[in-house]
Amino acid sequence: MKSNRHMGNVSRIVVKIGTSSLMHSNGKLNLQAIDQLSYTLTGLVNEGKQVILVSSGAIGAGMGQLGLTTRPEEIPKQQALAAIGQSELMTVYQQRFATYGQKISQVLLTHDVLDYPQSREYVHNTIEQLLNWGIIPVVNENDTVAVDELDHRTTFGDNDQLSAIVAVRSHADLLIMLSDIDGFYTGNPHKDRHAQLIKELHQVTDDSLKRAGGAGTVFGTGGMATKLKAAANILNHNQMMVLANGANPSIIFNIMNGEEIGTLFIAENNNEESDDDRIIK
Ligand SMILES: Nc1ncnc2c1ncn2[C@@H]1O[C@H](COP(=O)(O)OP(=O)(O)O)[C@@H](O)[C@H]1O
Ligand SMILES: N[C@@H](CCC(=O)OP(=O)(O)O)C(=O)O
Repeated sequence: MKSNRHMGNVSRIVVKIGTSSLMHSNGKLNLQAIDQLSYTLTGLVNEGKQVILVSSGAIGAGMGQLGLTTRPEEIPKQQALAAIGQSELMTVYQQRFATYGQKISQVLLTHDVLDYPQSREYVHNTIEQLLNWGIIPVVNENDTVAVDELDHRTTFGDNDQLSAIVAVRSHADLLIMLSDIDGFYTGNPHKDRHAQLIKELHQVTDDSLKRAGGAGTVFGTGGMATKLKAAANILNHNQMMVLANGANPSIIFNIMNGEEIGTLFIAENNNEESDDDRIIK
């Protein structure tokens, strides 16, 4: 594929992988995808890049462990499944990354932790230290801690937006979002056979939000809508995001080579710093 995107200056990358890319449709973990992801991210660290992985899959892995084929609606059941699946997921990641000599760590977050300045600073310091040590933080939402107190804004179940928040807060150069689809289309390709891939988007408008439908599989949660909200956050901070197919996570190497893959979300004035950026820095 033609190489015409400029990724040469990208040194800090957040990669988000969705459940649908980590699981087979029969409920088993997709070990090949996890292995390829571990190999690829280790390759990037070996090149001197800093990598944060935001991985979904806890509830899906928990469902697989218990042999459930449909996601229960009750929140405590989903939380319990996340508790079961998260440890399985980390065990597999730990094994696969270790094969390539890469150390990883687990960082479980809730939105409110990132909203409060004090706890946000603690998280920031931890992630910075891990990256300085060359260790990949593996981030997921802390699904067992869904608090309903009024002064908490803990929400449950959306890693698309969490990955954008992590990318913004850590001043990442690029967010790569891997899903079960090649990118953002003019309509849901599973329902609209005329849907066309949008290669580049500078702005998330009401029209683009109308084109974004729900999840494609029993495992996916937010569908395209939460990915677009994540992209809007990234664009507001003058950062870049690529939405691509995670069937073969080594596609990340092609993205880093500047190949025209998936949908690139990039502000038209990408080289200029936004006011917001200057305030946060
Ligand atoms: N405009 C669109 N372009 C691409 N995919 C769309 C669109 N609207 C809805 N979708 C659906 O969103 C799905 C991806 O979201 P989701 O199932 O939540 O995946 P993940 O587990 O990777 O987060 C696609 O498989 C597709 O069915
Ligand atoms: N925290 C949840 C994932 C929630 C989520 O956003 O899932 P997905 O749409 O597959 O990225 C889990 O690990 O199962």
